Amino acid sequence: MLERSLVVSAPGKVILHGEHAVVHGKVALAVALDLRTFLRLRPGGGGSVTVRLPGVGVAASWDTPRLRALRSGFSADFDESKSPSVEQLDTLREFAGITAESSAPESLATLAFLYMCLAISAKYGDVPSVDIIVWSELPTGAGLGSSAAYSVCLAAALLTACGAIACPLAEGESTARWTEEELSLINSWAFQGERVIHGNPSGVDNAVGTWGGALRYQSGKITSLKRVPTLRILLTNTKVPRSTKVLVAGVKDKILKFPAIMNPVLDSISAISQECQSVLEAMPGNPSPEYYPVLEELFDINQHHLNVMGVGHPSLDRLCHVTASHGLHSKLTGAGGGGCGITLLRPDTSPLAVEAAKRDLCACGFECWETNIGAPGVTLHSSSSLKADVLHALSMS
Ligand SMILES: Nc1ncnc2c1ncn2[C@@H]1O[C@H](COP(=O)(O)OP(=O)(O)OP(=O)(O)O)[C@@H](O)[C@H]1O
Ligand SMILES: C[C@@](O)(CCO)CC(=O)[O-]
Ligand SMILES: [Mg+2]
Repeated sequence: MLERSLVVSAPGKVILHGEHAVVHGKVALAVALDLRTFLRLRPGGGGSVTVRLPGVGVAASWDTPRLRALRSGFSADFDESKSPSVEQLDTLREFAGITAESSAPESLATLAFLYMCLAISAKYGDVPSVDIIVWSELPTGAGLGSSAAYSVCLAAALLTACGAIACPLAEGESTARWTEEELSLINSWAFQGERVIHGNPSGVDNAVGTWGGALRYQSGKITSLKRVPTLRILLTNTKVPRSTKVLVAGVKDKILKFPAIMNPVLDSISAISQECQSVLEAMPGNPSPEYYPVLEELFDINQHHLNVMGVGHPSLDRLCHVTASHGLHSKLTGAGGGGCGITLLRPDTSPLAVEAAKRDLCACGFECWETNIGAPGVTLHSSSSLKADVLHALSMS
């Protein structure tokens, strides 16, 4: 059992192309964002598991003997390759006082925590007596993979606390990462966390949270993009709340209702991802404007497809309309239904045009900022390497 405190972080993500289609086996392209979720785990002496999730208003504590008793009540084994069963989740809901219908952020976050804590400790040892706090730079439920960053942090911290993976941070180092094999284990458990939160995730978000960088993802097959040019992307949060779980379920219903109509749309999205990958891999590091018309057209086509699939929203239409009036092209990112959109900025887009677009987007009540993409995946940190705001949020300053 771990004797020292640890801090882990995982990035959010932006899906360039392939959201929703990827749930149905099609190709997605996704990149890690420079906004991260941080988790501090401290070994607790008091025989309890304490969790604080200020982003979703959770502060809870359970005695380890109660958790042990709860865990031993499950007949099925826990494993990183097994989905949480309906019976397990019902039992955990009842234990935590969560109603069956609740998809409130705090309910899903608590349920994912309990499932991962019990499942990981059942497979690798005893329920650890720990004190956990999670804080995020990511907006929750806005399409930037906050659920995956949370699940990846939980998996990495709990696996380390149970001794299933090493604690690779050497004395004097500011950050460290795990081996490929350990990252695969983190990713598999994070996927189970995503299953608790999403219902039927594709796994793309937790893969980006685990490995970072820029990935192509299809049916569990993860490939790093050979080369990613410096892309300037404007991210806009419409602040319209939505649930990935509900949107993913809605798309499934539409496909079942109109298979002959929807399947070609999914195939077309997959082709867009592949075309985009070819263009990105052909672009030099600092690309000239000639590559952009194709990338822009792919954004436009995909945005229409996503509307056809029923995951658009008037706020996203507005976002696209406002940026188009400045000659810029946008699409939703993540599950849609509100949340965030991305706008491609060309190397020759003038700073004045970007400022004007931002001003008009803010006037709609949206929040927008320029991002850097291709951030590192799940990372272990020494406390001395953390920025003051992170230290403060994790109650370490
Ligand atoms: N900082 C956090 N602390 C605890 N739970 C979190 C945190 N961030 C996200 N979550 C959990 O993830 C859920 C949001 O996940 P959801 O998949 O709906 O949105 P997202 O991951 O932000 O967007 P997308 O899946 O489209 O990328 C919240 O309801 C909550 O349960
Ligand atoms: C909508 C979706 O494709 C992406 C959410 O970020 C769901 C998933 O892939 O699990
Ligand atoms: Mg999510």
